[in-house]
Amino acid sequence: MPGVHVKICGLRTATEAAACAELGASAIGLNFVPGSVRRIAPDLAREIARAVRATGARTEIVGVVADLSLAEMRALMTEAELDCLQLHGAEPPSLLEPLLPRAYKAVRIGSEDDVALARSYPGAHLLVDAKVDGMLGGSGVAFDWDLVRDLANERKLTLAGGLRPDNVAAAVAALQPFCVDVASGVESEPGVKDLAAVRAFIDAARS
Ligand SMILES: O=C(O)c1ccccc1NCC(=O)[C@H](O)[C@H](O)COP(=O)(O)O
Repeated sequence: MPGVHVKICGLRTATEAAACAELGASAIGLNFVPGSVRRIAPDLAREIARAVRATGARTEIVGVVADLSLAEMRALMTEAELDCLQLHGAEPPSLLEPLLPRAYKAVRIGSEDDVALARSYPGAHLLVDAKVDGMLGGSGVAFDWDLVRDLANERKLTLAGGLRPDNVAAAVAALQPFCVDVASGVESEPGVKDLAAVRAFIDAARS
């Protein structure tokens, strides 16, 4: 796959997810976080995962979770046939360790202290997102990318938070991250992906 990896997050139908895979998404995110408009049940996630794999695309199926136990995370991976997990809650580094390399931590960044927190997590891969009060993710808000400039050289970094078709090229140019991630920035309404916007996002990220 040429250029930066692209993760499209918060898919809720097999049709949309398969289309994202065919458009060249490196990964899709399936959301299991209570309260999220993008949350789906494990049986629907499994149906989506199978539809994506049936396209023949090498698109990774990522489960987005928050504050589950190790046993719950392992059971979810099996039940929903996920490739890996994105931990979006207040999980300590010790909870991530036994899941490596099939999991990575998402850290919400608002200050240098948050960058230090991100560095405390094991594994090659990290996701950095905006820190917005009362929201674990999917905020549509960008943060100060300068805060993670060094981190982008230290880890396989997925940059998230407020990315859209019209700013993702600037983000890639600024940080050269391993991956860029989007949820709300390619939606026609909360939880519904706009496939033209998905295409524009992927094209802009790799332009
Ligand atoms: O998207 C959500 O609704 C969400 C809710 C709770 C935890 C995580 C969530 N999303 C995780 C993602 O990977 C999103 O793509 C990421 O937060 C960026 O979202 P956006 O700023 O809307 O592009």
